[in-house]
Amino acid sequence: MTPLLEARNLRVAYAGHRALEVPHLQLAPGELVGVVGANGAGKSTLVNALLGWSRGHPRVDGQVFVRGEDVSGMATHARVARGLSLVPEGGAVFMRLTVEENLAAAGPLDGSDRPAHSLDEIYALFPRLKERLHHLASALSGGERQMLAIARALRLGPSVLLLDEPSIGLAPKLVTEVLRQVRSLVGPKLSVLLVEQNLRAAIEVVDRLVLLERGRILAEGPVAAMRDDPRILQAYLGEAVA
Ligand SMILES: Nc1ncnc2c1ncn2[C@@H]1O[C@H](COP(=O)(O)OP(=O)(O)OP(=O)(O)O)[C@@H](O)[C@H]1O
Repeated sequence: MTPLLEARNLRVAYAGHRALEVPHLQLAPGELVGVVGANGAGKSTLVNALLGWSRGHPRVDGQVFVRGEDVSGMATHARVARGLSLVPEGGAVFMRLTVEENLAAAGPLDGSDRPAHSLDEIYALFPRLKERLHHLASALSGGERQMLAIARALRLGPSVLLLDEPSIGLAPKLVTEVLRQVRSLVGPKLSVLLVEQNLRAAIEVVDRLVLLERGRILAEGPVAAMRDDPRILQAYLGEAVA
């Protein structure tokens, strides 16, 4: 089966400093893959490179394919039109707009043939957003704001959702809730690459784990096999395992 998303020999360097070197990574239809690793491991660099987007001006080499099509030379908007959608770290919502306005401002790009989630589907997925339609995004809780950011990304009609640390800054109960909701989104039409520093929470929802350390894949595999992998615990000692 053709992977939905595939990276080959993906390398990213900031000012000559290698931040990422991934020989191969792929995401199958209906899969939820967790990318875990400590601060600075290269998780954001990875998802940003997949989307062709960056903070700063890194040098990016290698190839990215979406459903078998080489998108490496394409701009971010062209990759979005082909089915990639990113919720960056910290979410991406307009704080001074209401929930309703935030959702209305998000939709498929011109020229995209991707069917977006309808507003009714969004409200069914996130009933809390429906209850808060007329609230400003700035007045939402951290968890609700993250749901709004995810909902906005779904309005672009993605087949692959890239989520960069959706649990950051959330209370433990909300982390579980948001990640469960992420799990419930995954199906034949939507795969998710979930960047997560919270290893414990990620293990509960993902199918497969990729452990990054200093820009390289240290270990990867089905979550059942990775759960007790000593390399995982070692990489996290003193960090997110607590
Ligand atoms: N815009 C940039 N300019 C220069 N170096 C950068 C830039 N962005 C990231 N880096 C460096 O690249 C490496 C990987 O950073 P990245 O943000 O991808 O890690 P991360 O795993 O997402 O970390 P965190 O969990 O803290 O967000 C780090 O050494 C970081 O300092």
